[in-house]
Amino acid sequence: EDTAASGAPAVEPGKVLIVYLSRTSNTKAVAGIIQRTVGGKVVALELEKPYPANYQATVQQVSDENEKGYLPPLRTSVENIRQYDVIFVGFPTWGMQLPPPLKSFLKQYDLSGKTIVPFSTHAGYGVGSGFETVKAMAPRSTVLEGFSTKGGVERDGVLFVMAGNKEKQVQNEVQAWLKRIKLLSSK
Ligand SMILES: Cc1cc2nc3c(=O)[nH]c(=O)nc-3n(C[C@H](O)[C@H](O)[C@H](O)COP(=O)(O)O)c2cc1C
Repeated sequence: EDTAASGAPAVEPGKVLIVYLSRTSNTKAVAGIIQRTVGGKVVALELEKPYPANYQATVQQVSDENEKGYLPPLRTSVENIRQYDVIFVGFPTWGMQLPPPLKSFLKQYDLSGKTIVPFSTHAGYGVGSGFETVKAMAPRSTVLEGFSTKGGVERDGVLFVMAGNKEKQVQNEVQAWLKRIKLLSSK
């Protein structure tokens, strides 16, 4: 059943922030689907020093950063984060973990009292510890059930996949998820 037309946002769009990290635009596409469904401001997380274009070099750098607990400085700054009540945080699964830039974001901003909604894309291995780390790093926030879907497989040269039937499928899954966590009214 196509549910694309049903439901209305159950939260004021002006109070919704959608922050995401994306290298090959799959997570960005999910952020866009969420934005078109509940509204809100979309912000891409960018680094002062971007990761290499080369995939293997990035895998290695991320692995080193995870090992050292290094938090890469963000170029992005979110203006007036206090105005937001609901903060979506989206990311690709990297090394079965939360990517370092998301750790930088969660460390840098005071999100106490806010509702955090994580989402991720992955290459088929799932979210790993990503959602758990969001919870651990935001102990004074309410972290809702996350959403995760298969995105690209950069290792095999499969980059952006959120088009056509896959995009429609993800739209429907996102709708169902947002209803489940009561950010979209079900009718
Ligand atoms: C550095 C790096 C590490 C990755 N590690 C994993 C992983 O551990 N498990 C997995 O399923 N996918 C992994 N992937 C694949 C991405 O999660 C997947 O392609 C995702 O859809 C990319 O999202 P994006 O297009 O928003 O960047 C990795 C990708 C990169 C670049």
